[in-house]
Amino acid sequence: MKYVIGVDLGTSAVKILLVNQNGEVSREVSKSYPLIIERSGYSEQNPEEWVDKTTEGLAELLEQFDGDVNEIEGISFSGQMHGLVLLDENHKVLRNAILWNDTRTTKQCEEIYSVVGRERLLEVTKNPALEGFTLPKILWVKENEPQVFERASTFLLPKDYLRYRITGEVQMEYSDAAGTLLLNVAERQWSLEILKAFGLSAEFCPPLVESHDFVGNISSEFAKETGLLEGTKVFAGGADNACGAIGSGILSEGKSMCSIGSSGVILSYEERNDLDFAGKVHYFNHGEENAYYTMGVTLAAGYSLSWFKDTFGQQEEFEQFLGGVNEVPAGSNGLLFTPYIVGERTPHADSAIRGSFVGIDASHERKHFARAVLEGITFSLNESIEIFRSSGKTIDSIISIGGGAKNETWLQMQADIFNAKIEKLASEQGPGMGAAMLAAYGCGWFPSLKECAEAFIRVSKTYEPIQENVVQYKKLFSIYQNVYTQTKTLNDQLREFRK
Ligand SMILES: Nc1ncnc2c1ncn2[C@@H]1O[C@H](COP(=O)(O)OP(=O)(O)O)[C@@H](O)[C@H]1O
Ligand SMILES: O=C(CO)[C@@H](O)[C@H](O)COP(=O)(O)O
Repeated sequence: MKYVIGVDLGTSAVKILLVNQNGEVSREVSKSYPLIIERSGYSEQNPEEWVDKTTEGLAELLEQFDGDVNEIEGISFSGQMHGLVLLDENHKVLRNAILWNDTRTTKQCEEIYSVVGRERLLEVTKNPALEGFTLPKILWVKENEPQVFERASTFLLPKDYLRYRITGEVQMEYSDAAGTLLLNVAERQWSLEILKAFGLSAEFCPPLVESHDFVGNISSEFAKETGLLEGTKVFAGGADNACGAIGSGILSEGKSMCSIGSSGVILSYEERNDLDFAGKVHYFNHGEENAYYTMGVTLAAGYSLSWFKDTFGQQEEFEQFLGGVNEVPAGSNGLLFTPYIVGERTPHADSAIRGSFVGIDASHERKHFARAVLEGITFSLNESIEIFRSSGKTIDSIISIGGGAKNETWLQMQADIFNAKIEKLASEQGPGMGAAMLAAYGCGWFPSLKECAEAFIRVSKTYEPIQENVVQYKKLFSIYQNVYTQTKTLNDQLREFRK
């Protein structure tokens, strides 16, 4: 039997899948790492931790593997998007990575609009200036840490840095480069116009490769540390949402995905690169050559739930913590939650808004709060679904992936709130599976990613909307939508008290 490895460098953990030629996950290892939050709005990680945890995880995976290591043909990567890893001329990391959910860069986003203009930025990059994207982070370091920036010679995104440490080759692939605000998304090349506008040279950007490209071999040192064979083929990989889409078979028009990881994403495949969504949704290059996708993003989806659990039930596993939520009726007995704990992206690009519980009643127990958190996250994702539906898309069936897809009650809730059929796959690890598929396709196991998807992806369960709940949630959703406007001014006033 032949195998490939898919590594998903997520925000909460690195998840490693060993996948066989039938698309079955033979072994799975996960190693978590923390966020470094020095102050409100900041979110960083140490890139060395990604390398250490991936090395440890691969070594553990190889230890459990009872086959012949020669049969592991290739490895590829999926990674949290947008995070800035600044490197000096010797490719040494200059500071902690500033992550996608770090919102310190509102001023730099305003600067981008004033220098390039919103319309032109949308024409070139297809996306608005959002705090989470990479260019604002580069400008923040330039302005606030000039002594660090002076030494910067290039930059990478999280999984591209990890891959560099495994192969010694510096590259970035299109699906992740699309989230930097430096790529001309339709022309698939670095935008010299935008680089020049901010005093950045073309050499600052790494060479671009395709997601399925063979980009190098595993170094002897990495082979020694993990048990993999030196020379195992390495394929570039993709942004976690592009890989999630590949791993869910979102490879043709009309298919949609819901991913609940630390962030939450509603994603739709696009063949064309010339549509105009006026910046309401993100519009990026797919991991499939010459394809695209659009998506709406909830900044703190799974992260709202893990924050709630860590704060009010740290010792418990998710299964235990969420044990009572199915006893609580739809609507959590009048308790509403907005998941804006680190700000929001879609539909409110607002780094200052914060979350709320509205309607707390003396009868509410922890299980009501827990269900309200799940409902609030799902309402936020429904705002993205509404944008897609109002642009003319039909969304009646959605593949659900990510850590959030582990919970049955949450999957049924997605069906009820989205009023669509929800499909759960044999593995909820969509991005890791997508990375494995890129390696399988890169190794030549299949003539196309679509054929690989047909062989690898299996729906394990479907959830149909329950009409009684659909009606309840429709009413609650319009109340939920009001909470943003009703709490905006209050949150602005509270800003000075945040640490
Ligand atoms: N058993 C579970 N039930 C419900 N949600 C879960 C469960 N396990 C993890 N999660 C959620 O999934 C999130 C992590 O998902 P994952 O896809 O691994 O994220 P990332 O790629 O950002 O690291 C957690 O923040 C948590 O909210
Ligand atoms: O910022 C985005 C997409 O624009 C996030 O979706 C990140 O890519 C992080 O993903 P997860 O860790 O939640 O998978």
